Amino acid sequence: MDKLVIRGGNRLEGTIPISGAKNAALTLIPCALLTEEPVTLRNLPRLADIDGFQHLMNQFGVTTVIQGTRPEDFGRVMSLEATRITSTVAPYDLVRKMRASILVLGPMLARMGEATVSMPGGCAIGNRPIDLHLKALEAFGAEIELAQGYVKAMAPDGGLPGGEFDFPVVSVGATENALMAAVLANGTCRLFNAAREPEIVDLCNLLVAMGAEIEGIGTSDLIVHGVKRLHGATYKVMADRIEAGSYACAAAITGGAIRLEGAKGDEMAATIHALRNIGVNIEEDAKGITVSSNGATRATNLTTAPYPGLATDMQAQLMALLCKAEGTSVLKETIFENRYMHVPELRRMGADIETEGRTAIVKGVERLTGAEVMATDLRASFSLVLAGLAAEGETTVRRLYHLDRGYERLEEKLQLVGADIERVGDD
Ligand SMILES: CC(=O)N[C@H]1[C@@H](OP(=O)(O)OP(=O)(O)OC[C@H]2O[C@@H](n3ccc(=O)[nH]c3=O)[C@H](O)[C@@H]2O)O[C@H](CO)[C@@H](O)[C@@H]1O
Ligand SMILES: C=C(OP(=O)(O)O)C(=O)O
Repeated sequence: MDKLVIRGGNRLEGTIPISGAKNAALTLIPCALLTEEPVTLRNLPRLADIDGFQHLMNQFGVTTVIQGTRPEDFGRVMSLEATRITSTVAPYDLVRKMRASILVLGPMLARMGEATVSMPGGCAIGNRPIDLHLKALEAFGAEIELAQGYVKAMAPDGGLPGGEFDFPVVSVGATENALMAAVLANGTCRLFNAAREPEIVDLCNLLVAMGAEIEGIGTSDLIVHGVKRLHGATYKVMADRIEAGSYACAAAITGGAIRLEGAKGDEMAATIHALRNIGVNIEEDAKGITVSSNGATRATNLTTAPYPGLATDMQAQLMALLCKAEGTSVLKETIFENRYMHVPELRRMGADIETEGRTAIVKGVERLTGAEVMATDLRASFSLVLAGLAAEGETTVRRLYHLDRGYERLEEKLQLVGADIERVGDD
């Protein structure tokens, strides 16, 4: 298996193009199940998760065509056509590799009146139950059965009648599933305390472009008036705010200056606020953001929260940055119960971090040193890359399949700004 070898210490400078958002793409792709007409998505990132989702869609009989962008270009165009759905079952083998497969449940139920999806298991960052996905669908009139590790959802003849659901906990995925089920309901569906992440807005915008009727887009109360049918659409996937935030940390931890082309400052306001508190300079304009630092970073306290709060998907990267900041920082992870898997690895590189439950106390150290490390999830892996970029000596990061799920051409992008990083085959 491949590994990344990083020789730390280079000041990163230049421009990084920001890719389409993984977490938006993973909810836009299943929208193709909602119509017989083609849905064309532009600016799709080249990621293992997107390939996995394409495979899953093919399994349902959806034809997918990747249109000709050159391999050297970032972003792809994929047309998906679900003229005839030949299977309503998402098997364990595909779902286990990609949790987001659960997002086919809502649209498949809406279009076909039934859907059977393997229950996704827990993962490194926590249990990640799907009870709220199922309760929301039940509230709209679906019948749910659980058997042999699969969830089977069925709509009454003629479709979902509609209803209301008040989320007891904000859930991005459950909001997405509920929205995709609601758009073809016979009546009106109301969602209260829904997630408001920019990726949800992206989903709503595509659904509206396909003919859906949704009120309250961008707020936590959404009203969906079901329509008889949806039509095809062409849509550009939003920029990846987590990828942009991750590279912003790379500029900061190396005392560098990076232009993040295509990043949208307003969608990552909490990350920008945190970076400014740490002493990082950020300039925002209509086409991107520019991040620079003289290397003099200071401690800050951070708490993750649903949007517009600080994204849990930025916690590990900001923690890596704080490892070298002056003073003591306190981090609180409120979204996932087990999202500090990077801590022991960062410690092996010289970081001074203590954790107690959901709290981490990070005391800034003068220097980090290169080491052989590996992480068990996507953002944790990126935090190790960050530490490697700032460390003295060589760092080797293993288990690259995590990074390949979520960072398009990671090492190429870092090389563009002067990082000494290469992917090599394992010996
Ligand atoms: C593909 C995708 O978009 N993934 C993102 C999505 O994951 P995902 O959609 O899985 O995360 P959720 O927003 O659903 O999870 C938030 C919290 O709700 C809990 N919960 C969720 C569903 C449920 O049915 N029951 C329940 O209790 C979870 O365990 C967690 O504690 O949002 C997370 C939170 O911003 C991000 O970290 C992930 O990157
Ligand atoms: C946790 C993440 O993704 P997923 O929900 O796909 O595991 C992430 O993007 O950081």
